[in-house]
Amino acid sequence: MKKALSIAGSDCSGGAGIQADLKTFSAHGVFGMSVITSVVAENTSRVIDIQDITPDIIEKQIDAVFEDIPPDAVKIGMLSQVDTMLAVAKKIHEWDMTNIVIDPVMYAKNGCPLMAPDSIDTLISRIIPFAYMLTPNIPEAEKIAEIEIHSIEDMKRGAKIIHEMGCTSVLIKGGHSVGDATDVLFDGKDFYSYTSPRIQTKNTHGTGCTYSSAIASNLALGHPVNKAVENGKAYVTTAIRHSLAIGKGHGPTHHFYNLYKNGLTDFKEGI
Ligand SMILES: Nc1ncnc2c1ncn2[C@@H]1O[C@H](COP(=O)(O)OP(=O)(O)OP(=O)(O)O)[C@@H](O)[C@H]1O
Ligand SMILES: Cc1ncc(CO)c(N)n1
Repeated sequence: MKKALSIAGSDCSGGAGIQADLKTFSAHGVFGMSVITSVVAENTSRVIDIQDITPDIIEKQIDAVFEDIPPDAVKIGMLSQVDTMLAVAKKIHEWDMTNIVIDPVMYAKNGCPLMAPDSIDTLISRIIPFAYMLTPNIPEAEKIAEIEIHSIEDMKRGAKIIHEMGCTSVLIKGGHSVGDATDVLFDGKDFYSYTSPRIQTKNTHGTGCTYSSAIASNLALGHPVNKAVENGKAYVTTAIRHSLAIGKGHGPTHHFYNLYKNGLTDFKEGI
């Protein structure tokens, strides 16, 4: 069985963070593991408080996983502080991690900050260069690339700027745009775009976590980059189409075996 690790924050309400990642891994038939970086008291409406896990315990969780069950792919989500980033960067290097998908989480869907603003320089210098794929949404790409993004051409320009920071590929997600939900991938040579019709729903809590974990699952299963994104896009679109009207704010995406099985033909690879 293929194995995937999520290094991310915990969302006690179950829609984003580690919880979304593990549900996504399971739906792909991939064995999921987790290293928790922060415990977030949050729900579909708000973030109440954040307790960051100490760098020492983050490092020890990573050691515990890698000395015993080395993953085939790693998804990295919320890294809220400079010290958290430095601890994770050190372990990426020490364990020579590969197939790393990094979702540079900065805000929850409701606008609450999940990354300290003064850590962006560390994100750029110490984390982004390790990404096999970086998956910023439009506001995150604007902050990292220091440009405004209003069009597909702007997304391409942003992807090129971010690629120069050292990651192998960049996928700018179009969830925050208007019209069709179009994401742009740049692999250093070519651009690829992935489009789905925009689904009219407010229940989009955890879409980015779901997408990056679906891509990591597909990389763990051995798919090349553009196929991993194509499959990941199909998975997240289905999970949004069937998202759940639970909670008072942005409800969560929905993961279940049959959706994936019916939507894609290669599910058997995960078993
Ligand atoms: N309403 C929608 N209809 C269809 N696809 C959507 C919709 N909203 C987002 N998506 C898609 O979902 C994926 C995740 O993108 P998005 O920009 O929402 O991530 P995000 O902002 O990082 O999510 P979050 O921070 O809530 O986890 C992308 O493929 C995007 O195109
Ligand atoms: C823990 C966590 N990670 C990521 C997100 C982004 O959706 C969130 N809301 N919570």
